[in-house]
Amino acid sequence: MQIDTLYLESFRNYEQQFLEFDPACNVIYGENAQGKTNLLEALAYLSCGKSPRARTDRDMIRFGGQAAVMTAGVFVREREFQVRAELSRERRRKLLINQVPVKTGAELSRVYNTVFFCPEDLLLIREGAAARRRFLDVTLSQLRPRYAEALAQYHRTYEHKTRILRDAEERPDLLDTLPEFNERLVRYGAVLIHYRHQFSLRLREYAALNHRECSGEREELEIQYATVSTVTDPGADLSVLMNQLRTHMESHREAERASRLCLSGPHKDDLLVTIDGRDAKQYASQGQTRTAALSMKLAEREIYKNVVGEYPVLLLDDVLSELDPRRQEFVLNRIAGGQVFITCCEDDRLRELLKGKVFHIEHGSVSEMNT
Ligand SMILES: Nc1ncnc2c1ncn2[C@@H]1O[C@H](COP(=O)(O)OP(=O)(O)OP(=O)(O)O)[C@@H](O)[C@H]1O
Repeated sequence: MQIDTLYLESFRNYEQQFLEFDPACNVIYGENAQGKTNLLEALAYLSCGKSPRARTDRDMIRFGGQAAVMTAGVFVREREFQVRAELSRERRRKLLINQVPVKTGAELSRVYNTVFFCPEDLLLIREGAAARRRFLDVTLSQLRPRYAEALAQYHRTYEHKTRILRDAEERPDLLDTLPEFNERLVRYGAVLIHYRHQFSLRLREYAALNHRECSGEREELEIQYATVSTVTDPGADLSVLMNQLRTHMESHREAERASRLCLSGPHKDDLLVTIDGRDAKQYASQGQTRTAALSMKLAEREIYKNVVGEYPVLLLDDVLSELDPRRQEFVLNRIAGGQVFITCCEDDRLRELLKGKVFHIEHGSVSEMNT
């Protein structure tokens, strides 16, 4: 899959911009705060209806503007597609595939996928469990539309339940509705666990291979999916998972009411990462955690390839300059085969290292350089 063109209007610091990309490699360079990440953000947004960094869609509309437009021309599965998003300060956003409106961002993922990799991802191992859950959620939402739906329903129900627990002191009658919400959490939670388990098995395999190679065969990375304690086998049938989730929730009923928090469910899941048998979060060096995170992100790309049949578009935001030469080389060797967009700063040697198109960005205006 490849993105051939991008048109931006009133998006972030871009007034109006049309770009034609290389099918293999696109290097985007410029000084800080010129609009490099904004460009990758638009490409990521059009692949799933979600920004990797904006809190709301409105954040992406140009300051002082009322609406923004992003349109990508994409070539995938031997066909051409046009993916478009129209954002407005006043109205609901519009998402369109070949001029036909679609309801959810998940539907955009059926056209093309992206793997976005930024310097913060290098902290994936060091951060709390929320970062690793986000990694699972973002990837699986693009890969499996059913996962995206279950996740949205789970979040909605979780918010409702939290509100009930919080307000129950003043309105005890609200507690009568709790069983219904618990049952919904159990149903959607089982779907999340099912997909997370499947994904983690593949992640474990590919990330271990990457880590072994990147560490010069010296280290063993192991990743294990950790979910609700009553779940004995996350690969079990959905009905079994639902029963086990129900048991856990019931045993936490009093504690949830006392703390007024949802204490039971896959919203507390994590990926346990060890290097040579030791907890990476606690014991790994900075270099080791970076290698592990890198291995996980590149594994994500391989998993897409296996599921979808084509490499997703890889968006590397300033990530290579954060890596030492050995890891840079490892990444550069790994990224062949699919389309890649790489941002870097003015003085980066990457421009010479990589073949393809080179774009220079200054104040939200892009010019193509001759290579
Ligand atoms: N909604 C918006 N409207 C207009 N400009 C915006 C908007 N949101 C962000 N910007 C501007 O975009 C610029 C940041 O762009 P971006 O994050 O793409 O920088 P960058 O080139 O990736 O820089 P760095 O190398 O520092 O990461 C800033 O100047 C910021 O003020």
